[in-house]
Amino acid sequence: MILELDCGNSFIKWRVISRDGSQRLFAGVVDSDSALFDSLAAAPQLQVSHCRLVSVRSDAETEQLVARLYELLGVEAVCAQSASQVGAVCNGYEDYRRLGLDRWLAVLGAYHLGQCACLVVDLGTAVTADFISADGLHQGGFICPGLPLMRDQLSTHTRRIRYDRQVALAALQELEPGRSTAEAVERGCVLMLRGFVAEQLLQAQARFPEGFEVFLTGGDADLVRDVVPGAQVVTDLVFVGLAIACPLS
Ligand SMILES: Nc1ncnc2c1ncn2[C@@H]1O[C@H](COP(=O)(O)OP(=O)(O)OP(=O)(O)O)[C@@H](O)[C@H]1O
Ligand SMILES: CC(C)(CO)[C@@H](O)C(=O)NCCC(=O)O
Ligand SMILES: [K+]
Repeated sequence: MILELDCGNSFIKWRVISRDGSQRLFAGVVDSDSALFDSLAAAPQLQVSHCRLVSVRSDAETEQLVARLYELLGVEAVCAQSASQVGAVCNGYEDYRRLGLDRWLAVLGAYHLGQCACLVVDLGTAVTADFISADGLHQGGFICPGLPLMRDQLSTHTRRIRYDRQVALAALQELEPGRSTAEAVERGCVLMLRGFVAEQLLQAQARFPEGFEVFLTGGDADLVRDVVPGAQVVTDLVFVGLAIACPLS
């Protein structure tokens, strides 16, 4: 079994797949290393022979996680590394090492699946958009705050924006102008995301007049999917790229 981890800024997405990659055996989303170890301990008949991970956390945090995985599973996790090129895909950053590894893997995954020009939008703690041309050249992208950051900033920097988490979830049933603080903020922030995605779509149409695929991923992808009717929502896009960047030796 192969254990795969995508260590984002707020959550760790993990899954266990069969050695040949054909079956997904276990999967989860956790908010801490200790919750990850609890989940792994609770997985019945887990026999991990290989582990690969991508992390956008600090090197120290990532090294600590790798050390604990070795203690628990006896397996040395392989960490995805920055690269200026993988296969036909070229990193478009001035300094390729500065491009977030989750973005790079999502780019590799999207081009692998699409084999054509692509727009990739990842909606997590941060939201990122990346453009890849039909011949695999990553053309750069955009970063903006995601939903969790937008709502936190509003409540941190105002006195009277306060509402309950449960009310927030209910507020997103529709996107009419809000008649309560929760509705106004939650819907306002979702409209920011949707506007961002619509703008990326316009940019992609201008950049790739011959056509392109749109890939949406990240925890909040569902909130924007109908902005791009033809988009593919690929929850595991980063893992698709991870397998390409870290093939088993
Ligand atoms: N099962 C879930 N667990 C946690 N968050 C979820 C889940 N489903 C949807 N979400 C939403 O996903 C968002 C977090 O997205 P995601 O997990 O892709 O990113 P992240 O790991 O926090 O950050 P990063 O951008 O660094 O990857 C939150 O806004 C949350 O509302
Ligand atoms: C933008 C995030 C936080 C998205 O997870 C991550 O990709 C990251 O830390 N990137 C480094 C900065 C950059 O990509 O330019
Ligand atoms: K991510």
